[in-house]
Amino acid sequence: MTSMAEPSFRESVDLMFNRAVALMDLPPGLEEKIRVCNATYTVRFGVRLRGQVHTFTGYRSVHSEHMEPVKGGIRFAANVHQDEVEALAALMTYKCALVETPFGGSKGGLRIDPRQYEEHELEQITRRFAYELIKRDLINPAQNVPAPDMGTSEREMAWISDQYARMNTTDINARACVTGKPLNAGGIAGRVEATGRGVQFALREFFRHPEDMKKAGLHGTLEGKRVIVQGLGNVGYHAAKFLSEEDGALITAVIERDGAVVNPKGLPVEEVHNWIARHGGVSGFPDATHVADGAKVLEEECDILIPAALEGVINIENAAQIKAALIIEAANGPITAGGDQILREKGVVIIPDLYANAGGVTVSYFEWVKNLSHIRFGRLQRRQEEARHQLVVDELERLDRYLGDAWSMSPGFKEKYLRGADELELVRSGLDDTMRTAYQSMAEVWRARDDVTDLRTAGFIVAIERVAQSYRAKGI
Ligand SMILES: NC(=O)c1ccc[n+]([C@@H]2O[C@H](COP(=O)([O-])OP(=O)(O)OC[C@H]3O[C@@H](n4cnc5c(N)ncnc54)[C@H](O)[C@@H]3O)[C@@H](O)[C@H]2O)c1
Repeated sequence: MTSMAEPSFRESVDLMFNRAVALMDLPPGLEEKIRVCNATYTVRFGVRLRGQVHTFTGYRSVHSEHMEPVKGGIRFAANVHQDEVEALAALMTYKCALVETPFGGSKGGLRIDPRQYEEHELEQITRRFAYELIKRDLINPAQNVPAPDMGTSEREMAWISDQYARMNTTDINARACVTGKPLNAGGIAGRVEATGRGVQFALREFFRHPEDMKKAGLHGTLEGKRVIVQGLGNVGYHAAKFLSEEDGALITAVIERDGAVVNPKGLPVEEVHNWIARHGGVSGFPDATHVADGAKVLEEECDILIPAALEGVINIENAAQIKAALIIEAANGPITAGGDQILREKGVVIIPDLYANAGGVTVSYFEWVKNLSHIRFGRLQRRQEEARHQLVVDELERLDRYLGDAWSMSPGFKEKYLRGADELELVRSGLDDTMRTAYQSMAEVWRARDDVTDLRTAGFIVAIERVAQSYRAKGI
């Protein structure tokens, strides 16, 4: 997708990092320590399928262990490679720092096209990959906690969690070895949609600040804003659904693998999503114009562009033709460093990936804390009334100890917990608070400093400063 003249994804992330550190005052040694990826483990393993052994290649990369466990999704895609996994791991470090989840950065990938396999085959492959990573503590509740990413979902997380539990039968915290699990296997309400929900909360927060909107030439509210979404998968679908159903935005185009569907009056997101599930793509969807070359639709008129599929889709080849006023990077790395420069010069405002898609890791943090505390979230008051004995008090004290950080991230959280809110309400308000606070810390730098002209650089500055503080405190 990217031209030969462009840096790789990892080099792009490094260039963005360099832009930020050039405006900071870090000792050069520390700068280098933060930038580099600590380790990448490559594994090749065989699985007997359909009568013959198939060999698969997988990676787990640890970018920074300034805080442990390290955190980051596992991606299943046919073209996954080391450079990509390392770029994604680095982004996880900065993302966690920006939203103040106490994790280092990591990422995993398995080179596989999951659509080519039956469910039972995928289970075998996933369990075998997990076995390799668990053996080396690259999946472990205290050290390295994966989550879903492109091509994986709560189904794969349940297999990984079960695999870990089988290999660590005495680990009472086994369930905290992975997040994004189904609710009935130790998951938390609101995790599936968390990243898309976070994109919605990020946009709502942006639209609360007229001075920031002005920089993009936008005014008013989200109502009636024309939105183009690329990728109607987990992240893109939820973001598009919430923005259209709850904020009145118009989803004027959906770009998928097989082309795009366009309707200036707004597409019914739920129906497009169901159509893709039944037909494997958007082709044939009624009441819409079809465009065979989907990527071209990124260049259509709109107010907000949401790339939510792949990296590098906006690059030096097409950035000049982009007409959106605002781009929110729901995917990781959808804009190359070259594309970023062109867009900045054009005055397009970009809400960067390290902030925009942090909803997933934020709710993953709640899930991890829930698993470690061994306490059900929510509805305490009702049970308090029912139980009325010491156990409840003990539970609250225990939760206070475990949730100290989570509560401090979200001022409304403890108050809601105490009045008996359910788990979903707690998760949602915690996520909302987190997205608002992180936006403000990033936007303050953007507004206050003349030498910081974009939100990405501002976000990197905030994140790198926090990682640096952590290294300084550890005495490195
Ligand atoms: N799942 C999460 O919680 C999460 C969290 C943070 C960031 N992300 C990032 O969001 C992005 C999407 O992840 P996801 O979990 O939604 O993945 P997903 O696999 O659920 O969805 C990806 C979607 O993109 C579509 N797609 C693939 N190739 C395409 C192409 N060439 N053109 C248009 N559409 C294409 C797929 O058909 C699918 O609908 C990735 O960059 C991922 O790293 C995901």
